[in-house]
Amino acid sequence: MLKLGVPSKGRLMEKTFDWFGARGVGLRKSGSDREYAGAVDGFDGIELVLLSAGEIPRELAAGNIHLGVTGSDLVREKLANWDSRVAELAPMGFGGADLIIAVPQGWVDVNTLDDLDAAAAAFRRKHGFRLRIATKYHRLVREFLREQGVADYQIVDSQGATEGTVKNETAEAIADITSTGETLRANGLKILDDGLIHASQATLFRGLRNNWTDEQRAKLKALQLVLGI
Ligand SMILES: Nc1ncnc2c1ncn2[C@@H]1O[C@H](COP(=O)(O)OP(=O)(O)OP(=O)(O)O)[C@@H](O)[C@H]1O
Ligand SMILES: O=P(O)(O)OC[C@H]1O[C@H](OP(=O)(O)OP(=O)(O)O)[C@H](O)[C@@H]1O
Repeated sequence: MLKLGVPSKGRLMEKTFDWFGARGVGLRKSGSDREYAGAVDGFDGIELVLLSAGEIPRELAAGNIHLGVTGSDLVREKLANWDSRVAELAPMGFGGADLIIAVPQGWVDVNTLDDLDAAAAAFRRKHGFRLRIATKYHRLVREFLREQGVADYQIVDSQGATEGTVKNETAEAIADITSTGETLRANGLKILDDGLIHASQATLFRGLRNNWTDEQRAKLKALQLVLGI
């Protein structure tokens, strides 16, 4: 059996079912609405596993599932050296969202990462501590800011309602996912001109752990043929 991990709820789950269904592979929840059991119609040898989108990267890397659908942002955030542990088989064209850095609209002189760097140095001199960036994307934000030469900041963890941290004065800037931009606007924040960290979308991945049988490798080839990827 090839184990396929799919997000267990919401839009990502439904659109994943639609994407496979449009290619002749039927995925569905098999139990009651609240039960996380799945079934596959129209293709033998695949087992559907319903999981939290955030856990799918780790399960792929561990070899507990062979294939998985999740956001490209989550794979990069959850796995160090992600591309040595999983491989992208197909971008799926939904679940699009941008991971960005945003600052208060009132910071009229701060529009770029260079401006942020200067503001961060000034902030530290004035307040005696580093400018705080609230995010749940610790790895991606650290890597991005290191590459861009911004150093004088600290990350504060925020697992939800991240845009509210600035008004609540627990952070000066944020890094989060945005799609329509409504939440940023409603919280008086603006995206830095060069503040796009990653443009994410739902993606089908395979794990690269070397624990596959010949039969499983052949099964993946057959599936790729059916899906046209
Ligand atoms: N508007 C949006 N807001 C949040 N995430 C979005 C949005 N649009 C697309 N996504 C993507 O959806 C994925 C997150 O999905 P979800 O919140 O179900 O994951 P999760 O954190 O594992 O959830 P849970 O732990 O509650 O099961 C990410 O890849 C993210 O980029
Ligand atoms: O650009 P927009 O269309 O306004 O969407 C972006 C918002 O949606 C997400 O939050 P979600 O409601 O999924 O909950 P979360 O805060 O737990 O991530 C994300 O974290 C942003 O807050």
